[in-house]
Amino acid sequence: MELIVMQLNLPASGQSLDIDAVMVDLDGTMVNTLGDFAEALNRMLADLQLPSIAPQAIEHMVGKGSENLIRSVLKHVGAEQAEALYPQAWLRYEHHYLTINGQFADVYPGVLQGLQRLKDAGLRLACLTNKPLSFARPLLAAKGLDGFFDCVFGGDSFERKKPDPMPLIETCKALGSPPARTLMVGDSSNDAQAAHAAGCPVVLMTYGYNHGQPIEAVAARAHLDSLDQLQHG
Ligand SMILES: O=C(O)COP(=O)(O)O
Ligand SMILES: [Mg+2]
Repeated sequence: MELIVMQLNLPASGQSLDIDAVMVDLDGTMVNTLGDFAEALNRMLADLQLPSIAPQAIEHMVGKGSENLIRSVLKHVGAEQAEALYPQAWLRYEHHYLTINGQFADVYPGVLQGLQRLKDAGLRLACLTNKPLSFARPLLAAKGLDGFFDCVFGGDSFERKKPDPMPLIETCKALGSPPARTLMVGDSSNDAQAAHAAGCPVVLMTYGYNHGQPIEAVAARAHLDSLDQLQHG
């Protein structure tokens, strides 16, 4: 397989990076899905006759997959016997999420331009999210983002999720690119931790969800306000 090497200029640091491929996170990096999460979770809570939850509270719980999100929400609203309720909660959540998927979500400014620029440079691109694959694929399609990716992997595609390095290592294999030459673009310490452990360089977006913590405190090659700040030189 021919590998295309791109020298990526990182804003602010003045550094550049040689890469062959890019893995891009979904929630909080490409799409602001907080509205979708809030809608699906509140419909689930209504079905279970539990109190509703505010979007601001949900933001801190996003990033470690849907199972973790539902468990955190049940705990937050004070559900009794949350573990026993979980299977039913998951089924209601899945139903509602797939019904509204993308309707309360927006692509962040600069994402389309940024992805196009990476694609035009000849880089292979993967979407790597902790979202279930059955949620991720229709969302990418609904937002016109599916055409950019050579492969798409979700939180249920591998045995373990980010922050474990396994999904990144497997995605690098699928892309045919060694980890050290495969850039991870994410929005949370989850992405950064996985990238560091996998041996991948990482850049972080400043506008996403970082478990309620300031993202600038998380070590990365760069912290970007827009995906189109990634330039090749
Ligand atoms: O569903 C989640 O937890 C969020 O997933 P992502 O940030 O890895 O795209
Ligand atoms: Mg994310």
